[in-house]
Amino acid sequence: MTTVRYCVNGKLVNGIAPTNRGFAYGDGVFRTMRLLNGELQDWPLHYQTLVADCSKIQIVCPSAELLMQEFKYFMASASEAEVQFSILKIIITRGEGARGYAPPAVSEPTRVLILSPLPAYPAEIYAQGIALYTCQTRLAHQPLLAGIKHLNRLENVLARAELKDPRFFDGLLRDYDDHVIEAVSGNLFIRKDGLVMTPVLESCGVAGVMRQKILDWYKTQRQTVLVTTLTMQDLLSAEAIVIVNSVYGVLQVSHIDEQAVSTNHWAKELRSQLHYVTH
Ligand SMILES: C=C(O[C@@H]1C=C(C(=O)O)C=C[C@H]1N)C(=O)O
Repeated sequence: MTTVRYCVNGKLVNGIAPTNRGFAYGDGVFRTMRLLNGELQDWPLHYQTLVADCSKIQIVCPSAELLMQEFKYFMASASEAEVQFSILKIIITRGEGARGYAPPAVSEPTRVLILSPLPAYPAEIYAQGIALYTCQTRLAHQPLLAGIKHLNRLENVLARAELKDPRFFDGLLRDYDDHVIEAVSGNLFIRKDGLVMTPVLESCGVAGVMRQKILDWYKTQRQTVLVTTLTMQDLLSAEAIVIVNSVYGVLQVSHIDEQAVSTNHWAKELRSQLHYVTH
């Protein structure tokens, strides 16, 4: 059984300083990706989003070369099983600082690499789809942080804590205007009236790499994806709904709460078109 292991600033250490701003204030960003047969899946796109997210909160993202150098060092002590099938989470914080919100004029970003076992998803989630629970926790509007995978994920934590019934794979997140935004763990697409749509993430939500891959793929097919506001009624009247992230790929939604929703083979088609290999 592989355990969770981590590397901080290129060293196999047992933790980070309590004065680290990522710990103290959530002052940082992260991305989570699969490691399959020693290859980080979609690394260039994950790095591109790390750079973009860092830039939006005025952190200078470490170079890809440094992160890959530290990743290779980290993996040198990995087991064969870890190299074959793992989840790598990369956290970039603003670094260490004195007490108080003021960002230090100069700071060295902290680079944290965390290796975890791949989740053992049941085959049924790919064969039969998944059920979503409509969370009571709502996403607040903050355009300055919308789309960024920053470390202030308490809304996701509180929403995920609502999922007590094992029938539900994940939760559905709305904002206070009753717009459907995303799943707790990923983004959402629907097909409705022959159109592909995904929630606009200008006020809240996280813009995931798998979401970007799907947007990019449809662009190569010269098919427009409507990035728009979606309501629960849009979902309940959709021809199909999928949730997507870099770990489980693309999953068809079969139920929202107790209600069965229209399903087809869209998720399977997208996994094939994106060459997503279930693990
Ligand atoms: C919360 C993390 O990552 C997010 C959650 C999942 C998941 O629950 O499957 C996968 C990728 C991210 N959207 C994390 O701590 O890695």
